[in-house]
Amino acid sequence: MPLILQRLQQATKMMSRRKILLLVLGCSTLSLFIHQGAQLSWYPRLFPLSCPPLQDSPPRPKHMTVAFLKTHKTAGTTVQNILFRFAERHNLTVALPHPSCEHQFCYPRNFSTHFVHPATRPPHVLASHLRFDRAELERLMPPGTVYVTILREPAAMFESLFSYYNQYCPAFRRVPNASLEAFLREPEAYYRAGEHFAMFAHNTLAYDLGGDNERSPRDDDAYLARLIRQVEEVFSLVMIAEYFDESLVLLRRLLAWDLDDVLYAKLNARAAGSRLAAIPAALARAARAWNALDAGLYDHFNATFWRRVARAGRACVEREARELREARERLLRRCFGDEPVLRPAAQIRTKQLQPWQPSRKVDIMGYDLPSGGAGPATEACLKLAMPEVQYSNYLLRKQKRRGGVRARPEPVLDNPPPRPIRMLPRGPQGH
Ligand SMILES: Nc1ncnc2c1ncn2[C@@H]1O[C@H](COP(=O)(O)OS(=O)(=O)O)[C@@H](OP(=O)(O)O)[C@H]1O
Repeated sequence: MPLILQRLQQATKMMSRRKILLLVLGCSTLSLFIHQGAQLSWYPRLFPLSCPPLQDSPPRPKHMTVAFLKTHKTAGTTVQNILFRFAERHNLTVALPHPSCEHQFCYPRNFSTHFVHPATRPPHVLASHLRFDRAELERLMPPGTVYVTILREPAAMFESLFSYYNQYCPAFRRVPNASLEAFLREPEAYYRAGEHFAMFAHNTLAYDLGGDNERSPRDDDAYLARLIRQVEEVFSLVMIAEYFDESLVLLRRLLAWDLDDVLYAKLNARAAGSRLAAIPAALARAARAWNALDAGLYDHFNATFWRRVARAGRACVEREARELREARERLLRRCFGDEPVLRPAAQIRTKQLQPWQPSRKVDIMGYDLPSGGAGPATEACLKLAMPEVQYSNYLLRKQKRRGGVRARPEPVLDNPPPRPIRMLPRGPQGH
């Protein structure tokens, strides 16, 4: 017998049976702990070991019919641009407004299929401003269309509305020194329900969603609950502007799109000098109180949004949002130079990239192509930063050509709507 085995035999004899039993028990407990470790609840829940892959396997086909309700001042132009580019890449038809509605579906009137240019029907994608009307949209969009929309925190949204529409909305124009604080101190002194563009000054989200923006949840909270139910019945996803990248992750998962399909450049942002750096707490409270219906909608759908993120796996969503941000930064550098910056319209030489300016007091920023920008990526880069008005006009021309509509005269609407805001003439010193 080898020496080592003889020594072992001697050692075993020296140990009591009780000690051997304890040793065996200890080893089994350690082994059980090691093997079960991966399923112990704290670790996997915080850091899931595997997220669903970016590509589904087996892959679901990309969903091709989408109606996006573009609410006002909620990052909707950026989402619209994502959808327009997706539609072009996949040769899809985009519903576009009749020319007398300009680039909006005759907002603020209730949406009607009559507002849709015939050369853009039947559509796969719809993403221009409109006031929601379920029956009319269902008449236009094919069955199986996925409806999505986006909301923004009401105080930030109201500050943006107040600044952007200051010259156009009479309720805002009446306020001395264009002071948001003065308006919110006594909104009833300036606001007249029912007058032109009043919806930009009171519960704009509720109005855009087809609701009655004059209702107050304080007097009638059943109305808010009803409106929420109606929105939930139709919209498969309500995105949240404050969590834009996480929203896009949920969108791309819902539609089985690739991460590349939701890359974007931020559009329609005001310059730092045209906005409040921070909204003081008292002002934010007043904005939420005045827009209580919007605040109720936002609070509800913000909570729903996070429940949805939790269902998808928060760490997975965050990881994908990080990947999206990194890919987006690479794309912006490739398109707009090593240090891509948002610049005021006056500094943008490429005409197709100059954003519309609402007034001389508000600067809307955009990107420009580097000088002499040419090459295969230029067309894609141009579209990435193309503002809403130029992109809508471009798509309408393209789709009319495709449908052979060019030679036919434009049909005329029976009851043309008031001219939408973005087509009002600019001041002589406008950009
Ligand atoms: N990606 C992303 N994330 C967060 N916020 C974003 C994003 N893209 C645009 N924005 C901000 O959205 C505001 C413009 O909204 P819209 O494009 O919906 O405006 S409009 O109604 O079409 O005129 C505008 O807000 P303000 O700058 O406060 O006016 C933009 O800065």
